[in-house]
Amino acid sequence: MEVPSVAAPPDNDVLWARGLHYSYGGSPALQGVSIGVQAGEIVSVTGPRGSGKSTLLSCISGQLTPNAGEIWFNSVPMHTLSRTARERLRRDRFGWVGSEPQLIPELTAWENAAMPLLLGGAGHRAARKAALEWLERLDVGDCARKRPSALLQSERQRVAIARALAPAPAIVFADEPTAPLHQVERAQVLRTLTTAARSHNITVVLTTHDPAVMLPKVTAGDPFAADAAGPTLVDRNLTLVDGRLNGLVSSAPERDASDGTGGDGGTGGEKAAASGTDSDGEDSKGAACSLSV
Ligand SMILES: Nc1ncnc2c1ncn2[C@@H]1O[C@H](COP(=O)(O)OP(=O)(O)OP(=O)(O)O)[C@@H](O)[C@H]1O
Repeated sequence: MEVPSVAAPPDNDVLWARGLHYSYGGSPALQGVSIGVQAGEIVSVTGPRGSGKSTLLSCISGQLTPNAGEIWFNSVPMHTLSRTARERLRRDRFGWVGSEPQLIPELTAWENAAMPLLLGGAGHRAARKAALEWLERLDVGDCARKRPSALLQSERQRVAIARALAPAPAIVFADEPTAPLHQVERAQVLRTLTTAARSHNITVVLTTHDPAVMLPKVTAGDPFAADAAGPTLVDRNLTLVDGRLNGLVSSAPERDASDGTGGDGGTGGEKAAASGTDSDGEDSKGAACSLSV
């Protein structure tokens, strides 16, 4: 499917993808997905198993190259970058949290959290200081000197989140970051991730199986419920079904229709999702950030 090119995405979208298609050996995983994400926004992508969530995240984070479509990060057309340039962009500007923490077993928690900073050229002392601060922020400061094998799964995942946030990336992509956790831990870890990202104006795009976890809840006694007076976990939730954007739940303000996001009769994925259309494009998933360990 041919997707007409555009000059550039809207200025207010840090990430903008249009008309993404991705197939595995001829089997379509994404069938025309368009999304726009504003700087500092926290967006969840939900949907049934096999609906294309991970593929979408892999494409928009630069790990997979879509078969068709455009992906822009700020003013950079990622879809035209060389592999080397794209990997540099991922390393320098993106963070990644997977469903398994994937920490280096021989390193302590703080050494794991500091690794992207060290790889990025930070000095040892500065990297250690930043890593320790992030571990504190994520409530695992007392685990700093422990190796992953001595940590609970939820603690390991918090260390992995600290590792993703420590370099202050523009965007953190999180692919089912709470999948291996118990229900109460899921809400806690998600809240910690989103709160830390908000406080540093880091954009987050995450996938999850459980829409209930992602939506604001105020029911008394609900273990998922955030403080009723506090912020919601995500600003917007997009739903994928069979590789197509299919629904939208938004707690974010409506965008001005003149912002030009997307070109398929809506503002990128937001309007495409709101209208139930697929934007005639594709989308895919992204890169294991600065540190694939
Ligand atoms: N490496 C692969 N090779 C072949 N097919 C794949 C591969 N990865 C994913 N698929 C297929 O692509 C489709 C989308 O998969 P994807 O993992 O993106 O969905 P998902 O919504 O993230 O699923 P889940 O919730 O189970 O993680 C599915 O039909 C899946 O079987």
